[in-house]
Amino acid sequence: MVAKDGVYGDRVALERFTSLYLVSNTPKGRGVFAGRDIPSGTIIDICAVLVLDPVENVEHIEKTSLYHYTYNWPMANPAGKPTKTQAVVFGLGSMFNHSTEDQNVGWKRDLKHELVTYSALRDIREGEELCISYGDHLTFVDADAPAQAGWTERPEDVLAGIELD
Ligand SMILES: C[S@@+](CC[C@H](N)C(=O)[O-])C[C@H]1O[C@@H](n2cnc3c(N)ncnc32)[C@H](O)[C@@H]1O
Repeated sequence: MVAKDGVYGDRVALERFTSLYLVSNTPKGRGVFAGRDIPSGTIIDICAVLVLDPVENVEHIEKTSLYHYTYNWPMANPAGKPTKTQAVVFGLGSMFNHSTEDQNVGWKRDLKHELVTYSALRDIREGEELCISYGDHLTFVDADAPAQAGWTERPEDVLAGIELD
């Protein structure tokens, strides 16, 4: 099969910054790091997602560790009303850790094509970890944060709590 204009014409060019590496033993688990300087605005990756059926998500995925890798995903219910489910992001999108104070990567959903595009929010120096924001409700102790007394986990707020806009 050949995808060209007019035939499979709804194409999205994929892009990935090439000089990246995965480090497996950071305080946040595995993480993605810059292999060279990345100018502000550079596309880091464009990742396809699997949008989960909302019922399947609640009955199965939320009970597994996979849930901690899913993103909130808006969708319409059968009546056409806006609702939410979760989506599994393939590729590097599932490997970015969270930073509260110093996110250097932003992300944007493409609902039509079921993609997430990640890009540099500022100039990133070689060796820096690439971090996004998961939003305000973390389900883990933030490795960057000073020790807090009385931290409690809210199982309903996982990575799924990422707030895009
Ligand atoms: C999407 S995964 C990111 C990749 C993950 N580090 C791994 O090794 O598979 C999300 C998980 O990474 C960990 N994580 C991400 N950001 C963190 C942070 N700021 N502090 C501590 N753990 C973090 C948490 O365990 C979280 O549930």
